[in-house]
Amino acid sequence: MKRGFLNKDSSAKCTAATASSPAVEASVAAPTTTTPPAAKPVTSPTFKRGFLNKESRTKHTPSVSDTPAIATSATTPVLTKPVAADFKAVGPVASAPAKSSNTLTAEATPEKGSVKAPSPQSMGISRPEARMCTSEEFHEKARQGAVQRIMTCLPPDTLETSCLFFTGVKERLLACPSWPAPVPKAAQNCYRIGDSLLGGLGLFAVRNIKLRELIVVERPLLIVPTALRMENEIQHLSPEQILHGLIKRMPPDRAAQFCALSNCRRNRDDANGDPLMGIVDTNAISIGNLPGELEMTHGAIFNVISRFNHSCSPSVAGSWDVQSFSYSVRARRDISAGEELTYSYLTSEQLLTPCAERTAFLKGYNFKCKCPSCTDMEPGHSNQSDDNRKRLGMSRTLTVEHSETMFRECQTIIENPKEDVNELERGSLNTLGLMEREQLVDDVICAFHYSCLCKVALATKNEKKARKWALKAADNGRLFNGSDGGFTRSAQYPRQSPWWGRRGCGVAA
Ligand SMILES: C[S@@+](CC[C@H](N)C(=O)[O-])C[C@H]1O[C@@H](n2cnc3c(N)ncnc32)[C@H](O)[C@@H]1O
Repeated sequence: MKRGFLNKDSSAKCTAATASSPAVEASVAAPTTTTPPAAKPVTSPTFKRGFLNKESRTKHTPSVSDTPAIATSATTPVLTKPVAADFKAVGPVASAPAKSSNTLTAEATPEKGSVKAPSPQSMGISRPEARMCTSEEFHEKARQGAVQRIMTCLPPDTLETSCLFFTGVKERLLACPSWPAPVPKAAQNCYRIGDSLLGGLGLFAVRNIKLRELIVVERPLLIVPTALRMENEIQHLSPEQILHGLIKRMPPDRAAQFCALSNCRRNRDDANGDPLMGIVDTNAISIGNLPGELEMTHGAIFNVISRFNHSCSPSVAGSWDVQSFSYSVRARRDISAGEELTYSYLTSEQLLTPCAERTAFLKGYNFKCKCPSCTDMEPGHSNQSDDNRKRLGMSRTLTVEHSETMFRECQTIIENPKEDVNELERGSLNTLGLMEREQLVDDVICAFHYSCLCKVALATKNEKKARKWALKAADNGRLFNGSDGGFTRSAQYPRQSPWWGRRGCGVAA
């Protein structure tokens, strides 16, 4: 690694990883007799599989209630009706639940009087690679009768979330000590749902919201594995039929909330497709791997959280906590009363690509982004935002690929009296300044530069500054890593796929 990496453009290309999900197949018998929610028939046009862009082999007429009221509070609605017992597929369950690795880590609060420069590991830069089971592994296990799909509603006492799981996920969740933990409490009265100038409904701040404030915490209406979309038919059931089975199992009020969500394919000329699948494609957020027999990304759909509109300079960020089985959305920056709260449907890497690329990534959602960064690219505007993002993208790629070397080099500069630490400081401040101009908070870039600045401050014996940067680094870590102590972190890359912030697969263009 050459010196000067902090200021100079690198030739490294910012490429979004393309982690395609494995194709899978599992045994699922027909859904049991469950009563569908109060429904109005909707004629389904010929289904075109958005995900794989293939014609579905099965056509069917779903029942979707299309005008239920949306709850505008973050609290979970009371269930009105118990859901039928779990439906299990035939065949043996593979193995006994493994010992849970789901231990909660306490949030790191810097002790009074002690300032310690964060290490790259503690800041989440060199995270362990998440592994996805390959299609071969899946099929091998399926051949051995060791993989099944189950439909279930969890947590058992509240049945809030309708889930489609492969073998072992439910068993492992139930085996986790004290699972599920109570859902954390969000701040009171900080948002409302209303008409958005961006499109449809959106969330708006009803008062000033501070950086990192917890805005919404919610258990999902539905969780499905990425693999739901991968096989055309599983024991004569298409993914669409499985999905319909899952919705039928929901308590009617939750099913109504699900069906009221936006479907980005609804008004398209080629609006052929299963409406429920359209809702999944439009609203699912990746929650990374769940602790099952197979490494498998899952997506979750929420009553409130799925209402966030997208911005390329998002004001909120979310994290999944498997222990409380809930998703938390926090402010990425200070937000003013009245502002629309926006989330990014793109990965961190994708956010750092030029406007044209971001537009292509978002094509499947069927809208044109009107955020300041995208508007900057319109005729009559400068292209400054594209330039800024390009530089930030390179900085991120470099940090991801060479974090160890870069940290070592920083250390060498700091420890060598002949080296100019001011130059190091300037470089970091420049990069952070670029990010501020783009109204972005990139977890990797922030982690590295906050740490660098903290180390410089320590080396120059400026404890006040060191504390400031250490606190910023801690905030950054908590904002992006949540508090699940492992599952989401170890599943860093699938957390960003396959739907909002997805890679490799997604809705049809
Ligand atoms: C997950 S939903 C967000 C909530 C949605 N607006 C609603 O009414 O429920 C995604 C859909 O919202 C709309 N949307 C989201 N972000 C947008 C943006 N920046 N500009 C225009 N439309 C947007 C698009 O129709 C997109 O398919």
